[in-house]
Amino acid sequence: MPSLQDELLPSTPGKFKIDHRGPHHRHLHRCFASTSTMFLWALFLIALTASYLSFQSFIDTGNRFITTSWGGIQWERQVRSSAQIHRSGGMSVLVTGAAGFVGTHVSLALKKRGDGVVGIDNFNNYYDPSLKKARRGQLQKQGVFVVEGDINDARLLAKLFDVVAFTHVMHLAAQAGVRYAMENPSSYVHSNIAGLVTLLETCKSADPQPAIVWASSSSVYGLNEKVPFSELDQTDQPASLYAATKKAGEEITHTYNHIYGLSITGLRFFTVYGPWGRPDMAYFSFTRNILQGKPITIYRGKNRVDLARDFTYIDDIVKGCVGSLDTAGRSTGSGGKKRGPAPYRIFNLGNTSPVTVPTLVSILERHLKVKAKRNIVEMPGNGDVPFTHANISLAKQEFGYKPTTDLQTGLKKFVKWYLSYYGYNHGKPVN
Ligand SMILES: O=C(O)[C@H]1O[C@H](OP(=O)(O)OP(=O)(O)OC[C@H]2O[C@@H](n3ccc(=O)[nH]c3=O)[C@H](O)[C@@H]2O)[C@H](O)[C@@H](O)[C@H]1O
Repeated sequence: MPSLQDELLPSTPGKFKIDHRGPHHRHLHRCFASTSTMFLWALFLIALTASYLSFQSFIDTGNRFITTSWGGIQWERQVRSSAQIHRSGGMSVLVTGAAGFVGTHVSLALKKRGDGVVGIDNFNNYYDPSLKKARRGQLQKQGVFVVEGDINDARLLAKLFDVVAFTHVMHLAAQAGVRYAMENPSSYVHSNIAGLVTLLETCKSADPQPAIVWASSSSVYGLNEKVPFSELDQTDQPASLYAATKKAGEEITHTYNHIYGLSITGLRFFTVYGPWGRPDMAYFSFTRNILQGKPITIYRGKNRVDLARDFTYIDDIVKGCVGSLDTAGRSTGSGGKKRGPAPYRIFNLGNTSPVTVPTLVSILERHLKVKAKRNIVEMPGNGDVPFTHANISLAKQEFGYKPTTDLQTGLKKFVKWYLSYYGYNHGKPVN
């Protein structure tokens, strides 16, 4: 019968052989042979393992802290330097969604004329984040720092206002896309409702309060049939959750204007397109598919009527954004208290000449020198509206807004950018 000692000790032949090799080995054997010593060794090993594991977890926690995307002296220095104003009477603007399509263009325009600009963007993967990172690269080159963070992060927003007394906020961060709202409804509530409220809460408490210009959407006109769409028209028939969240944004910002004296300007953008655009939009995905020789799906309205959009070129939209910032008027509150009435404005930013989707495709074919494979289907009930058409007289009156780029010219510039950015890797042009 094996003794307890035998059971505890490994009975490898090798071990026992050691015993016969000399006094040192005999000593080792005696040492291991003692049960209490074994127990001590076991305790020692357990303690060693435990301290190793807790050290690892300390390092991990430390890393999480160290690699967090905001905070620290260096970070604050970058924020301050990016917010620096380089012209007399200039503004310091916090641009949300700065790595987005419109955000990038507006940030560059502001920086170019000497305003201070700090960006914030969460770099989500609604579409290829590498395009957003490339846009950030463009911004960095011009000295615009983009903080990686979400507008739902109240601590981050408060910190930014701690570091810089922003005079203006250009709020462009949003969950965009009309049809995607059926796939991922909560992302619209997260960004366009909850994120907006978090931002407004920060702005209302800031001292001084900034003036806010933000992106609403032409989609708020929904099923409106009166053309062209005027800001005075009813907007209570949204056709998509996207439109409903943008409409909600208009009501929410009104509340903050009313209670806290925040200066608010909402811009209803009409299907913005151009270089560095959004890959989820029709003109962009059509270009990619045409070059790859893949079919494109063209939606058609009831009774075979073509869908139409008041496509608006990015440079015109930028002029509208900058004009809105320049004429925004001050917020009147401080420390969360209203001191008097502040401006509340809403403007259409469109092109005033709707073009049908099949015409858009024909223009792309001409610029790409490739024939599209058209697959025409009836518009599914997915939130789309049959047409949009902006009346822009209010924006014209207020800050001289006047779009100057037609779809033909704008798409030429887009295609030139597309080919220079992606090359022909996305497909081989025929011809
Ligand atoms: O003005 C806005 O506020 C919105 O503009 C944009 O929405 P839309 O006007 O719907 O643009 P976009 O998707 O390019 O579809 C254009 C046309 O192509 C048709 N379309 C689309 C896709 C397709 O596969 N086939 C097709 O025919 C489609 O039926 C439509 O008729 C922004 O995406 C949105 O975020 C918001 O800013």
